[in-house]
Amino acid sequence: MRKILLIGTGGTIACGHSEDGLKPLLTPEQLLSYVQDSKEFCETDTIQLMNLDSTNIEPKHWLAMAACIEAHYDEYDGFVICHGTDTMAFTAAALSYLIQHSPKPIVITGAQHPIDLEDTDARVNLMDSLRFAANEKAHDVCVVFDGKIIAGTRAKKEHSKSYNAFASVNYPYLGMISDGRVLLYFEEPKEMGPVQFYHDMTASVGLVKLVPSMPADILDYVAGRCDAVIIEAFGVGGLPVYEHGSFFDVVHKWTREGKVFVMATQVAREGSNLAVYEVGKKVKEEAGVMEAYDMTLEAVLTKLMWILPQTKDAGQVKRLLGQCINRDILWTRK
Ligand SMILES: NC(=O)C[C@H](N)C(=O)O
Repeated sequence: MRKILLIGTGGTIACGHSEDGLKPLLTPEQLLSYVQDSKEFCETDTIQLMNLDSTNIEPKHWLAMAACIEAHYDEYDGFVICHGTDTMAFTAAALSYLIQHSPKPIVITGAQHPIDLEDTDARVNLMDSLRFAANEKAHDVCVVFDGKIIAGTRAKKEHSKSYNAFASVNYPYLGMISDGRVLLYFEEPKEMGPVQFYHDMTASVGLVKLVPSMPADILDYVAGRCDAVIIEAFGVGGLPVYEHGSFFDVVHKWTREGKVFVMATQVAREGSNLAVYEVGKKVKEEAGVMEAYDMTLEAVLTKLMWILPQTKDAGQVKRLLGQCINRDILWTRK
């Protein structure tokens, strides 16, 4: 019988009603009591790490989740983390960087409705996640939600209310779980591991989303407070040069001072390519701005949070940012 550790962190799946609105109250032991049939294929222990609405999740919580898995890694065949959906994609990406080459699966799930309601997706999602975590072919960090299996670096919350909340962005789904069967779309690698845990993450990464006519000096505030800034630009990427202020000049000033700037796009799919337009080419070649390419925003943000405690050297940051980890980037692959 496969042994699974169920880790409770909060989210709607664990919510009960309070005078102030829904808030996480249930323990992972209580969550487990709703999926008794899982006893047919796995033995599950539980641990409560926190009980938070995932709006409140920060890098210190990702480090606590990774540390918990590291402490219990040898005792279990797989891990399931119950988590709120709002920042689940950030957590899945962050854990993909903190726990690499894991031959054992780390499955993140949650729900749009609390588990104790009659009309809920919680019981199916939890049952599917336990089933996948107990599957011999499962490995690495992934999200299981609404029957879909998504690489941890590719998940994005695309619906705020519907059960099909998560999509896999710029990458195929890894598989599906249908009528209690795990169907994998990929051949699994023959050799995996050894697992590698990391123990540091910085919160010093900011994000600026461009809107037409935004004042360029907004960047000064963010760059002054953070080691790295992601700019979510329009289309395949570029920086405006307005009569009232040049984003290019502000970014160039900060990259010369050693700040890391990464260009991402606010377009939902297909990613950046600064080499195409005049507004982007110079930004890359002269101002030294790096690119997210096909990485999701959640991946590029948490990847920078993982890289910066290791190095602030621009060349090294660029090299690590372009390195494929848990399927996060295809563009730089040879
Ligand atoms: N569906 C959910 O889990 C939403 C909740 N606010 C959370 O992210 O914790």
